[in-house]
Order: sequence, then structure tokens, then C-alpha cells
Amino acid sequence: MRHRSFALDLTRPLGTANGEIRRREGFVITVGSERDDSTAVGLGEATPLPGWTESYEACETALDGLDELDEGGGRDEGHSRESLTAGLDAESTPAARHGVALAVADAAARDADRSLASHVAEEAGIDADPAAAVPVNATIGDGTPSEAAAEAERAVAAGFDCLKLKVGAREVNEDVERVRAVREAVGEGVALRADANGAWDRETARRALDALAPFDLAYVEQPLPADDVDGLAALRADGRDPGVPVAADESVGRHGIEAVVDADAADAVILKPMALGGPDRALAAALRAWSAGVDPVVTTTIDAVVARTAAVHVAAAVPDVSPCGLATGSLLDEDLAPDPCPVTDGAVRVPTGPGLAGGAFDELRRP
Ligand SMILES: O=C(O)CCC(=O)c1ccccc1C(=O)O
Ligand SMILES: [Mg+2]
Repeated sequence: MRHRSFALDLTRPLGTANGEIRRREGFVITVGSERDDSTAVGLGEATPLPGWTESYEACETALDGLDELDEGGGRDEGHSRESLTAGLDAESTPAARHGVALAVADAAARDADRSLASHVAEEAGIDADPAAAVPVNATIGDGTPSEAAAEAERAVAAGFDCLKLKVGAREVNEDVERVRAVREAVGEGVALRADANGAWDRETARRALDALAPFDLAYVEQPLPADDVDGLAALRADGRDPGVPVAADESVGRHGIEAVVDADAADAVILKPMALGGPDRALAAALRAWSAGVDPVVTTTIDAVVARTAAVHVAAAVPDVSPCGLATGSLLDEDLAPDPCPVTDGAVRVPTGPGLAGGAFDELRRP
């Protein structure tokens, strides 16, 4: 196993209630084949986002430790590909575990000559064939009402029929005007989501949801802080008509899918493979949600192309998946490789494999 670092700037900062995301720094990870050196090299990506995952430094330390273990012991002493993943803790170093688990899964899928989606679906015990395409939402950061409306119009012109607008960075009244401007700009046929990133207290959240109800939002993501799982449950149990459905994001990362489902805290859950510790863990969480009647939505943490493509495969493995937050490649100013699944008509085509995307990342697989 090897890793090397990368840094990518966003085209412009993505404004959220929790500050701006300007730059993404992470690691590309490769693992060798178990059969011989000429076949599959698995590729992974660990792109930590503090607040959501471990720090860059903690991620690097975890990966360094694993590299040493791999070199010191070698496969003869039982350091199989799978045991690499087992050496990382998903709770304390989710991004590092994501990167390694992805590289291991990619190598296994390539060895079996099938797509990553097929591989992770089978490992998760899913019978249905993975989807050939995944619907996606456009992601619109904080900005004035006219900026938001202009971005929304551009997204709809580009084929999106589901938009997610960041809210909670300004006063509720201003966010209501932003959502109104977007709804007026795009008309009724487009699904709108809002993401408050935990910005509101209970009273403000109630006021915001009541004021946003006329605009027919598909859901508001994380209207309350991550720790207020009971508050989320109370917000959605209120029984208002029209009500605004609630999605949990940060709460899933902080307390786990089980706690969110058990508390009846959400209509939908946002699942970020990078924050949950790997494609396998994100897919398991999606199945847990799905079986409880909670709608799973897979998103990136504004990752580079390797992790973004992996998240597309995870989403493809979820039966009848709702639009996912995977159209984040355009937010980056540059990338590690050309995108093997660009967005057309509001959806991304799932690469057929083998592994992540056939030969699309061959440059990155070189030592
Ligand atoms: O869901 C999307 O559209 C894109 C992903 C996204 O919004 C996001 C990206 C990085 C960190 C947090 C979040 C979030 O959903 O809160
Ligand atoms: Mg969110």
C-alpha cells in the first residue's frame, strides 16, 4: 500500500452556515494485487474535511502507520488487503479508512472483472442489479437572492431537476427570500432542497420551516445542531400541513444511523462515504435507513474524482435511490483526472468498470 498527497482549490468558495470550503487536500492510495504484480492495482482516496472527519494530519499519520505495517510485515505475515482496512478505525479516522477500504474494494472488483457497484452490492447482500445511472442534485452555496436565482437557472438549463441550496448563513428572513427567488426562477417542476448545516436552534428552526413551507421543499437538511437528534424528531412530528420534511446529515456522522433511525429523527438521511469511513459503511447505512422507510441520499464532501466516482457506485447500489449530492466535480478548479461520469440531464452514468472506472484512472495507479 502507498499513498501520496494532493491539494485542489475550489473554483470559488462554497458558502455554508458552517463557514466556507475553499480547498481540498487529501491522499491518493494504491494497493497491489494479491495474485501477482501484473494485475489489478486498487485505487482509493482519503480527503479529510475537519468537522466531518479527522484532520489532515491525523489522516496522514494513520496512513503512514499502515504503510509501515505493510512494508515491515508484508503479505507473508498475513497482511492481506482486507487486514489493511481492519487496521483503521472508522470512528476516529473515517477518511483514512475510506481511502484504504476503497482501494481494497477497487482491487477486488478489478480482480473479479466487475464494477465497484456490483462488488459492493454483493458484499452488502443486495440482490438487485446496480442502477446504470444515478440522479443528482446541483449544489448552490450561500449568496444573495439574485445570485441564488441565477445559479439555479444555470443548473436547470444544464439539465438538473433537483437543486440543493445552502441556508443558515444569514437571517431566516433573508433565506426565505433566497428560496422564494429560486422557486420563482425555476418554477414548480424542479425539486428544491435546503441545507442549514446545523445553524438553527429549535425556535428558529420551527420559524424557518414554517416560513419555508409555501415553497414546497423536498426537505431541509440538518436544521438543528448534530447533537439535537430529539429536536429533529420533534420538528418533524409536529404534524403541520404543509410540513417540510427533515433530513439528517451531521447527526448521522455524529451519532450513527442507528440512533437517527431509532429516534424517528428524519425523513431522509444524508450519507457521506468519506465521513462514514468507507463505501462499505455508507452502503450498510443506506440499507439500514431504507429498511426503516427512511430515504437514503449519498453525497460527497467535495471530494476529488476518485472518491466522487466511488460515491456514484455506492449510490448505484442503493435500490431506487433518490437524487444524490454527487454533482460536486464542477465546484473544483482542477482535478486528479478527467471525470469518468459527467452530469447529463440531471444524472450521472455509472461507469461499467472493472472497478471504479476501467482504465480511466490508469495514470493514478502508477507507483
Ligand atoms: O449534498 C450536496 O449537494 C453536496 C455535498 C454537500 O453539500 C456538502 C459538502 C461538504 C461538506 C458538507 C456538505 C453537506 O451536505 O452538508
Ligand atoms: Mg448537509
